[in-house]
Amino acid sequence: MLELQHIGFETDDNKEILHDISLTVSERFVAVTGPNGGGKSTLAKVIAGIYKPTSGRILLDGQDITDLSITDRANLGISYAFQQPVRFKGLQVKDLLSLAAGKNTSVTEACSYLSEVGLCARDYVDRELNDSLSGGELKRIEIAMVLARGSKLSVFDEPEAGIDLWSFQNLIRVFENMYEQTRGSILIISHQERILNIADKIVVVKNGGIDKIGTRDEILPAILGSADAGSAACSVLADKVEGVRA
Ligand SMILES: Nc1ncnc2c1ncn2[C@@H]1O[C@H](COP(=O)(O)OP(=O)(O)OP(=O)(O)O)[C@@H](O)[C@H]1O
Repeated sequence: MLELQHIGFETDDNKEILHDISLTVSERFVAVTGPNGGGKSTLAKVIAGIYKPTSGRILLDGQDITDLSITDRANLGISYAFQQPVRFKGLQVKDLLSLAAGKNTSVTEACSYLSEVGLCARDYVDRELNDSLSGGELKRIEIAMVLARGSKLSVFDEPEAGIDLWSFQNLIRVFENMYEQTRGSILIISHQERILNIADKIVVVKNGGIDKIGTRDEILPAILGSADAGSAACSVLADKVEGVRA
């Protein structure tokens, strides 16, 4: 279980981004949503160890990991997929999957991870992770990387970006399979109603703090019925779906 206790984060020039965030992540799927600029990505980076909180403590299964680096946290079982996927020049997709898995992944295994995220595997295993890959392809490769890692806690920042509407249901299936294989919690930052719909717990982050937290049944009706930017984003996506169907 991950536990955040009164987490605050300020930038080097003392701009407060997060304040007094306390929450636990022990469920299957925890969704973090809320308006743009509310602090969701910053929170994910604090959990992954990319940013060090300026106040509060982070515990993983009771162990204080507040001062641990991103590598140490990864070794303890925290995986993080960036909102903007990272390109690693010179590295091939199968190398990245081997690195993530911590062992030499066979081409068959690499292909199965890539197929899970809807990529025609044989076309991608030998591709270099450079600018020739589209943002959507990179995003899927990154999800495959987290799959290969199989962690205690997997954190995804807006995984729906770059995933077309046709494959959206597959993405949700990927998360469900991931849970079946790892039994580790999956924390997903998303504006997408269909992702919020599979969440056991929903956290609404707004103005750097927790605005609402509770079960899906407690929170979803409130955010879908409200006029804040988080639900506005859901509506925008709903309109796009309607546009495609029309
Ligand atoms: N390193 C930084 N220096 C200064 N400001 C920052 C830094 N990182 C984030 N911010 C600011 O903190 C606020 C929260 O940013 P964050 O990316 O966490 O929001 P978000 O909820 O993930 O937004 P979105 O939904 O648009 O991705 C924003 O106003 C952002 O500009």
